[in-house]
Amino acid sequence: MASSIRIEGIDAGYGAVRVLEDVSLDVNPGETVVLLGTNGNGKSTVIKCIMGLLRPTKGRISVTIDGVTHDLGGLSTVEIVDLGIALVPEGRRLFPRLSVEENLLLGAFRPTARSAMKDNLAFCYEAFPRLAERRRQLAGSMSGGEQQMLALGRALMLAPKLLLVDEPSVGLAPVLVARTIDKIQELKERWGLTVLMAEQNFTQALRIADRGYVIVHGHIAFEGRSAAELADNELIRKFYLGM
Ligand SMILES: Nc1ncnc2c1ncn2[C@@H]1O[C@H](COP(=O)(O)OP(=O)(O)OP(=O)(O)O)[C@@H](O)[C@H]1O
Repeated sequence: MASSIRIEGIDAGYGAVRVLEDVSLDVNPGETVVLLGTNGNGKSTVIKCIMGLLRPTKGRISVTIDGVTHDLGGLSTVEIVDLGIALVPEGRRLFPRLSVEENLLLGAFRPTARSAMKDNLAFCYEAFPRLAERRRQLAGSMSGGEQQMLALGRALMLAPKLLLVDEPSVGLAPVLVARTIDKIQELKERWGLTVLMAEQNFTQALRIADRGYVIVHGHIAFEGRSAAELADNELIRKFYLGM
């Protein structure tokens, strides 16, 4: 059974600085939803709120996993991970001095994931043959594109139901951005995931999006019921797609 996320009217910020104001967003079962916005508009802050790394001061976040709804308010990040939610963080956050395989195994840090570690490792190597070839190489010595694949693989080691991906395009050459985005969609289909991806590369993100939201100064400025609706919006075409 597929899983979903519901964010209802959250405010959040850092100390006295309010970043998000009245943000509502849904990710329905099996969808790839993109949260689009340029730097500093609050994409990562939304992701941090879902993961319990930052507490909203108002509103509610809930997830439905395999038909059971959980309110995330008050849950720790580890409890949220245990529900079946994995994050591929911005900047990848790998352990550069550990090998590819060690990074993957560290992904399975929760007891539930540990029991399926062998199967999930085999899945990662099958999905990313390059990681299999380089399993003993130090993560920090891999190319940016390979590191992004490793970060994705590490998240999959948790066998998640919901995958959050924060700006996978950062620091990658355009051809690698396209490859990474395609890979996210391929993994989603093969693993039966629901995906929320924050991105500033509108063109690439809209290629795989079922739907999307544009965040501007911490507000949801546009919501598109399809990728085409977002791509057809005149303001989005002008300001973000350069058309
Ligand atoms: N730890 C923090 N303390 C104070 N302000 C922060 C902190 N993290 C982010 N901010 C501020 O919150 C705002 C939103 O940042 P956020 O990282 O959510 O944006 P973003 O859309 O994900 O962009 P980016 O691509 O730069 O990560 C920015 O003005 C940023 O300076």
